[in-house]
Amino acid sequence: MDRLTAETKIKELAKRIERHNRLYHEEDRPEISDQEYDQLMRELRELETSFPDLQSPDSPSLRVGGEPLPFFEKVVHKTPMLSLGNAFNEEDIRDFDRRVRQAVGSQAVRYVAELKIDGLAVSLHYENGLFVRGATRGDGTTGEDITQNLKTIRSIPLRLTKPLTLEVRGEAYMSKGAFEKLNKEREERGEALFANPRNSAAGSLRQLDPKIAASRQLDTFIYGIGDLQGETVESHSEGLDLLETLGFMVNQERRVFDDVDELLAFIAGWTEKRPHLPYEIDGMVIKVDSYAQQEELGFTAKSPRWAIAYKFPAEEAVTILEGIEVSV
Ligand SMILES: CC(C)(CNC(=O)c1ccc(Oc2ccccc2)cc1)c1ccc2c(N)nc(N)nc2n1
Repeated sequence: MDRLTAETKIKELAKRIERHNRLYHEEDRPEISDQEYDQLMRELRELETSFPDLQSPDSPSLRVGGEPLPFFEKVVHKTPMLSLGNAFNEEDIRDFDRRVRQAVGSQAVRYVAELKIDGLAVSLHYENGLFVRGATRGDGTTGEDITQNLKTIRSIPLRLTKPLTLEVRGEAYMSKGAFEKLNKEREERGEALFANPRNSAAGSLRQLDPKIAASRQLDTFIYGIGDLQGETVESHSEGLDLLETLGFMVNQERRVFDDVDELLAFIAGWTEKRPHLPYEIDGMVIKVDSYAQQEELGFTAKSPRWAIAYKFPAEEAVTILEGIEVSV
């Protein structure tokens, strides 16, 4: 096959595969069987192997994972991935609010409250709208390059809706359902079980063979912008809306509050609703919304003064022993 025909065929196959992906994953109405889908993917990968320079950086073939890596390269994050101070009760949150209001003077303060997903923190780097590198948090400054594994996560866009250069951070996680299914399969194969969805997400992304990550149902929620070129946003909530329009998964349960009592009521609500979520959360994150006020508040050695994590009390592991409920 000559190069021009290959190029046309690759483009046509990629378009068909992406359409079937959308039908299967987003509209839940597949038109072809898994075998027919696999055949399309095989044809695309064969052509890309024969003409490697014709593989586009957002080719759907990247979702199935390539060859295993000998080791992970180190990546220095463009901006550090900071940690969060902790709050354990209402008083801690009121103290945080008092510290914020003291620093910003008489200005009104708006907070954004977000769920704190119990997964693996990752940083994603995009150049001119293309996903070029992804890394674990590591020590906050240097992480491990797990780009090949992250490319297998469908909710991570390989190409943004705008050709922007930016670095974002978020959480890679495994839903409770995917976790139960994975452990059931492992049990049937006599393999060791994962302790919780967080460990299975972390374990999946730390595999040198990307086909393993591709076989695990991983997902992401993006929660922050580390570096952004070519656009300006004035607040964190505006930044999250921009991330959504760019194609990222941003958690829908985020809310803005101008009053700390309503914020506290929202948090109390999630303490009850948490077991009914399809994924695990270990707390809530509260952030000052205005970037100007974030600037005024600044950072301690390792975390921002304008954000805090409220940690839910450890869920009582309740075991039913012969019908008697005991809390451990
Ligand atoms: C707020 C931040 C710490 C991210 N932000 C940063 O890491 C960060 C990093 C450099 C920044 O600016 C600097 C730039 C250069 C040098 C130093 C700081 C600003 C924010 C954070 C951490 C964990 C989160 C989590 N698990 N869930 C949610 N929902 N949100 C979270 N948010």
